[in-house]
Amino acid sequence: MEILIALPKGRMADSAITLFEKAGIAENILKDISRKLVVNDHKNLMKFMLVKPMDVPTYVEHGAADLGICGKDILLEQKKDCYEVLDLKFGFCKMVVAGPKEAKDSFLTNKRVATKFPNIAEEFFRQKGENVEIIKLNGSVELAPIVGLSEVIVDIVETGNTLRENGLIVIEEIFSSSARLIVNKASLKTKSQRIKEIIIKLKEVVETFKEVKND
Ligand SMILES: Nc1ncnc2c1ncn2[C@@H]1O[C@H](COP(=O)(O)OP(=O)(O)OP(=O)(O)O)[C@@H](O)[C@H]1O
Ligand SMILES: O=P(O)(O)OC[C@H]1O[C@H](OP(=O)(O)OP(=O)(O)O)[C@H](O)[C@@H]1O
Repeated sequence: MEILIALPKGRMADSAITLFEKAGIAENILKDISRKLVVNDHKNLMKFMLVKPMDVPTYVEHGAADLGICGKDILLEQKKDCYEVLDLKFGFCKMVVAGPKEAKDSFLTNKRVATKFPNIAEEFFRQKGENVEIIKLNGSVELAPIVGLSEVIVDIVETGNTLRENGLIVIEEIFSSSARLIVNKASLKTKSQRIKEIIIKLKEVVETFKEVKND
């Protein structure tokens, strides 16, 4: 029975592919995936597809993929109906509120918040009882406070370089994120044995090589 796996394009791709190869449950994905969006590993009865990170939970929820890898940030933003089964210990970053240093001690009620993560931002400020206007962007979020589109942002920080280079600071941390393995709910029943084997093998690699490189 073939297992379909949705891997994230972009910065997590190499670590995700390396993880499967190290686990010995897939071969030559890296070689082939640079050319194609779908790679068949006939020997191991697996099919890998490369999709935008934000689309991974959609493929898994609908069963177009049995398994997927994406950041915890995306899972918290989308709250799709699938199981999160393993912390893969790469893709570490933090979700933060950031802005110019003047924004640090000011009350954010009635302020504007630019973000790629509107649901996370909305919930965070609602729980704090601060009424803000969320402005959804698709990238380069650090630009928003610089040009007056918003007072603050909710975005991902890893090294802090992007914030620093744009004169912004972290105002508050919301949560820490890393890559997660997710599973389609029906697949876990219908392909139970193979999926459990894959989870166990990946877990072994994660525990042995806590530092799967992420660049
Ligand atoms: N600077 C970062 N450092 C580490 N991990 C990051 C960083 N930015 C994002 N991530 C993690 O990697 C995941 C995928 O990020 P990536 O930038 O490849 O995709 P994306 O944000 O959808 O990019 P794009 O829209 O440019 O394709 C994020 O969901 C997050 O978990
Ligand atoms: O703390 P750092 O190491 O500087 O990383 C943080 C930056 O990385 C991500 O952006 P990405 O590169 O995905 O580009 P984007 O603006 O298109 O989202 C994130 O949105 C920050 O802008």
